[in-house]
Amino acid sequence: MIEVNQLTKRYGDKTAVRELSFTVRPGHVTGFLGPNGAGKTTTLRMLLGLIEPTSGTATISGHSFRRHPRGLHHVGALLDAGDVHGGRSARAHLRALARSNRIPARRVDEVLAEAGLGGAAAGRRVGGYSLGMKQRLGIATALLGDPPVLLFDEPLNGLDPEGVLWVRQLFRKLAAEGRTVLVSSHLMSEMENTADELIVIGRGELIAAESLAEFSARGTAPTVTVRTPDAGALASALSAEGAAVVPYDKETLKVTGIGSDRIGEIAFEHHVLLRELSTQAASLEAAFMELTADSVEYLAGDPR
Ligand SMILES: Nc1ncnc2c1ncn2[C@@H]1O[C@H](COP(=O)(O)OP(=O)(O)OP(=O)(O)O)[C@@H](O)[C@H]1O
Repeated sequence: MIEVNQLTKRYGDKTAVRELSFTVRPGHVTGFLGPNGAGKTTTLRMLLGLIEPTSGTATISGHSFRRHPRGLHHVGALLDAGDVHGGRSARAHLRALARSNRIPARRVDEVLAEAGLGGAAAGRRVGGYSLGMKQRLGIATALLGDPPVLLFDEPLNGLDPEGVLWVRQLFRKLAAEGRTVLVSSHLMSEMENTADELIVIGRGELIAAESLAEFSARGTAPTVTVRTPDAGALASALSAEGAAVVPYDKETLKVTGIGSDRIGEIAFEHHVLLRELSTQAASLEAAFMELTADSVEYLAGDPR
């Protein structure tokens, strides 16, 4: 269990995290989402005791990391995959960590295999690794102490599609084992098939803490595309039923607030011929962008 309570971090007059409170429960993959600069990394670093909060608390399994350091058995984390000595092999890197954390050496080969870095790859210098391989090594490092709590900062960065699939399955397995798994990302599309719980922040503040299902429900309503040679007549009939109708081109309407079945009935009642009637599901990415629009630090084309 991770508990963040009224957590604040200020750098001079810049507030990176402001009175942030949320709970991350075991048995779930929780996505920690927010646009660039939202304060995700700062929060994770405070959870790990790497930086001191200005005020508030961040605890893992009931205690602050700094006061009760239990190393890799307590919490595993991937913060910056590039932050590894490039001259060492993955195996040597993990062996050194295992030794200093009193972890048996056989665990090194277990996590290397789990991360897809077994065989020859384990003996190669990390400096020659691709970003995706470094991410795999970072994940292997987080798993080394078999911890009940795992934190991953942007773990999908640099992974190929096969790697993304592997990470998703691994996170689900870790959660099914009853662990607490917190995964940060600035992309909803990455979390859509990865997380089942979400914490969304923007400009250091909490925007939403809910399940993915709840988040989907609050999303943009589905849109129905209707194509007909009588677009004007159908638009009036649909508007009279309370639908929101936006003309797309001469023959096409985009309709929200009313389902495709009812649109078909109304068209039938008004003797309007339909050439297309299709529903586009609400996009989570659109809902996320809508929700965080006010907290994006730098918008494309924004002269700020
Ligand atoms: N050491 C620091 N000194 C000053 N400002 C900082 C420092 N660290 C972070 N910040 C600022 O705090 C804010 C939050 O940064 P943080 O890296 O936590 O965001 P993030 O959500 O992880 O974003 P990203 O996805 O871009 O990494 C940003 O505006 C950042 O510039």
